[in-house]
Amino acid sequence: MMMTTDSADLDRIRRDIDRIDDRLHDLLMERAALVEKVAQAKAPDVSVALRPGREAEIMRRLAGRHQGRFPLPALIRIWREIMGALVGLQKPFSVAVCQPERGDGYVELARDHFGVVWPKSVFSSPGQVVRAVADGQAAVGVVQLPHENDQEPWWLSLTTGSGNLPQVVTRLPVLAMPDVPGRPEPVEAFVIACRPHDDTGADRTLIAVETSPDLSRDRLRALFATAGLDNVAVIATHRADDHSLYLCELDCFVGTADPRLTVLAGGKDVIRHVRIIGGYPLPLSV
Ligand SMILES: C=C(O[C@@H]1C=C(C(=O)O)C=C[C@H]1O)C(=O)O
Repeated sequence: MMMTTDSADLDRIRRDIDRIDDRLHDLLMERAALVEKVAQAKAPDVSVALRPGREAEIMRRLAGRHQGRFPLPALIRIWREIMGALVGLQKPFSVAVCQPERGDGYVELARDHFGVVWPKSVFSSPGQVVRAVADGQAAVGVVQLPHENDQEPWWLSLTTGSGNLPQVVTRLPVLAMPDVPGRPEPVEAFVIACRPHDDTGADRTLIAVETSPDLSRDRLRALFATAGLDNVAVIATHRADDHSLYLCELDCFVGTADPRLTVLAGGKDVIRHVRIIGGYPLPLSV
């Protein structure tokens, strides 16, 4: 039997909702004050306040305790807006987005992740985004995932040079939606920033490897395996006359001081240079 709610009950429920809204609002204001305190505690020379690993851990923790009727994608979106809004309380924050064609969806993807507050500048080529982040004009950049037949393989510019080179720190979207027939292909991108990627316990790492020109992918995989790095995926290649460059993705966190990199770099005279160009926490799924 359906229970009916009389109008006095309805008024009471609405007052309860108002009370909850006030509490949520108070907590948001309190959270902002705490993030400001974190900012004061951080070393003044930290160039980017953003900590993608910490943010991913917060999202995973909340997704893990989530129950009831509130949809998970909405929860994630609200927390993305909160964390996006607060990261700029620490240091000026802005986002450079590569959107080669109007309506590609990368600006929306950037807004879904970093929120509505901070300015976004749009560029038509990924190289311009890499430069904007390297020069400090933007705190972060959003660029297409590399593919084998890219006209402008932007990841090459993260492999050479020293100093404050941007690195990949996040893969977007951070919530992977299930494949549904008829749903458009999801727009995906990497976030780059001038900071290393974090170890969250569930990550992937991107490594660029320069080899002699004739090295095959199978041979490269074998050299990774010898170094103790299994399950390597080659996601893009660049061939020059006198060398090849492979962009490889590993199923785990690898930091710059990892001894397996030293073994890999010693690889049988055919590996000339190995460089981590970032990585990202594994996305959540519904
Ligand atoms: C608060 C911090 O800084 C930023 C803001 C965060 C937040 O709003 O929770 C989380 C990570 C950082 O991107 C922090 O470093 O912990």
